[in-house]
Amino acid sequence: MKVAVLGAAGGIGQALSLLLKNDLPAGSELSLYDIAPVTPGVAKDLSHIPTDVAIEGFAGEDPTPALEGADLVLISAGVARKPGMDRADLFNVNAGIVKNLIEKVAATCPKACVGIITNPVNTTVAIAREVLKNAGVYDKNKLFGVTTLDVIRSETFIAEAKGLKATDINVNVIGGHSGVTILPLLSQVQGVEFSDEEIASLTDRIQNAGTEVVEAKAGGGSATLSMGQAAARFGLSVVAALNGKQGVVECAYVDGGSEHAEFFAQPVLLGLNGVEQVQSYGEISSFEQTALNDMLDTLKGDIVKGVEFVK
Ligand SMILES: NC(=O)c1ccc[n+]([C@@H]2O[C@H](COP(=O)([O-])OP(=O)(O)OC[C@H]3O[C@@H](n4cnc5c(N)ncnc54)[C@H](O)[C@@H]3O)[C@@H](O)[C@H]2O)c1
Ligand SMILES: O=C(O)C[C@H](O)C(=O)O
Repeated sequence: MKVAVLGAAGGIGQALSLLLKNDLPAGSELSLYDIAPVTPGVAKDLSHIPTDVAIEGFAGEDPTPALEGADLVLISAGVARKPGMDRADLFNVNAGIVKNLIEKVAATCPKACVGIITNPVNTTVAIAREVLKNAGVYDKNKLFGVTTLDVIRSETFIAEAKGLKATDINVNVIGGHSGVTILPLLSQVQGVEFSDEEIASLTDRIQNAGTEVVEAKAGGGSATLSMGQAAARFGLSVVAALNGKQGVVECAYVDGGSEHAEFFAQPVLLGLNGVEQVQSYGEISSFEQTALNDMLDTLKGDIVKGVEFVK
């Protein structure tokens, strides 16, 4: 199994690569790519960790050598937010970066699963789909927007609020990955009762948790370490399922035939070929139904922006 990380010299890329070097199954290959010249050095550094995961690093304009034979490509290449910016403000730079990288994916490893981390995820995933379609290699079961950070944040904040172990919390987060499009289904969390005030404030905190980090880093970037963890969880789940593990479910932003939008984050069962089954997100409360209805114009607008960019 070969995993390629594009943007591997960045804040997320380095954290993610460290976790993958440690936790990928023995015999895996890890391939790092970034335009930054330091990237072979990042790989050299990680190569001294004694795990049975082979690692190589590539820098420069062309990701092709890193992509050859890849089964999973995780993309965090691009710019991150500073205080006062919205994720949509990253579109002008990141749309072109994702488009160019996905063109290389389409040419080099068209059968790979692709997880997009680069913001604005609601839009960059739509860009990726259009590029893959234009190249004639689009498989909707293999393209994912990585929304796992919203899930791990929800687990953490619920556990904090209720004095529980975060590892005991399971929660679905549906919709997309920005502001109101992030909808944690708190009403479904087992063994926990929330007041209306708790639901409103926890939902708001989860939706704005990215901004919490951006402001705390005071111009030094956005979430990198928690995102590295989230992307590693997602990537390792995909790898486990590609290797035949049964019953692996993660929430992800997929082209899964949702009644709500062309792309929608919801639980998906992963399998030998990527998405095995898009699962229902189940019963939701009236608070969640209202939030869902209210997000859809934003989410659909974000998707159209990606489609229009590639046209
Ligand atoms: N999906 C999520 O939940 C989530 C969470 C956090 C951050 N993000 C997004 O992830 C992206 C990366 O964040 P970061 O903190 O790692 O940023 P960063 O600036 O630390 O790293 C980005 C890396 O991308 C590289 N890069 C830029 N253009 C490239 C190209 N054309 N080809 C290859 N590499 C290129 C840079 O050299 C840099 O090393 C941002 O867009 C950020 O908004 C998404
Ligand atoms: O908020 C950001 O800009 C980065 C990321 O999407 C996050 O949720 O932390």
